[in-house]
Amino acid sequence: PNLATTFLDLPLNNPLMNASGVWCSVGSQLEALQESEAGAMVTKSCTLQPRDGNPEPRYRVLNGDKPWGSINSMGLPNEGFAYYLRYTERHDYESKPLFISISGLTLDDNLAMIDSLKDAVTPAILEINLSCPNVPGKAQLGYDFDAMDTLLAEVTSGYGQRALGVKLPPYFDIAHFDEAAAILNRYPSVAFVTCINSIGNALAIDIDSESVIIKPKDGFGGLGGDYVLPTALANVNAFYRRCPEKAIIGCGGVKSGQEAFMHILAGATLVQMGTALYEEGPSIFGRVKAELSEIMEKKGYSSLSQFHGKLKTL
Ligand SMILES: O=C(O)c1[nH]c(=O)[nH]c(=O)c1I
Repeated sequence: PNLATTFLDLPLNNPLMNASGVWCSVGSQLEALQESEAGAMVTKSCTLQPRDGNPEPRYRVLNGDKPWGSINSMGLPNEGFAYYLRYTERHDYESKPLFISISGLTLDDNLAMIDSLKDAVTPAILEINLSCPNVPGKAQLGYDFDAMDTLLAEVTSGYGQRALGVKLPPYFDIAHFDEAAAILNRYPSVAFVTCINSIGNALAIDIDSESVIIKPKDGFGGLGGDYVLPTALANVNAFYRRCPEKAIIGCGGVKSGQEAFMHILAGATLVQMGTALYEEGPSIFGRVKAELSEIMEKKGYSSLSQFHGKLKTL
């Protein structure tokens, strides 16, 4: 079977990539992704200035030897926009496409980063994070529809209508799928939608210590891993159905070829891995590629297009 695909007219060897924030904050990690079998890669969401982020412990896998996922409240630690802009200038675009994720603390910061990116004329693809759940005092833009609309109006014009994408939080109500999609569809230059970010503000408890397990925000943090797969699939399919002109990138609960296949069936063109990559490292891309290929072989599919978005209903 052939795992090749295209995204915004760029050829990819396969649809697998990292989720922003995982294995992509510093040069050594970015180089490891560059060398890995990932079909594409994205940088850690960045702010205009470098940030230390929240106090540790701020990432944990959940519940013992067979973890079902992770909880994190990193707090947007990153090396600052200039660092990642420099990486976009030394990335090997022949080997795989690069996405750059930004998550400005203010609209002006987002516009400043976008302005520099536009002037840099880089092949890197912009993914704007509207869904960081862990910056104390900052509500997620993806849950404030007016603010999201305003931001997209400013950002798309600031970026000169160049193709860009948004990283969305999970929604849990059909009316919210409808409203979010209606906003996105008003911006043709929003060429893709990445669903989902972590399920925000979950709480993990350790019964031996009778305590929460991460330090920031009294233990509240974003949930990832197996726990979020059905919600991730729902958001991928909901936006796939509502935004026929846009590509969907699936993220959430992918740890093997099985979940990658489900995301593609639900409408994802590319598939991101977060928690599983954090735990296994970049060798995961070779493993999941082989597993996805084996599933396609068994089903008689020779290309992704034969089942992409072809989820059946009853
Ligand atoms: O805490 C983080 O840094 C973080 N953590 C997440 O789970 N999603 C995000 O978008 C971010 I910016």
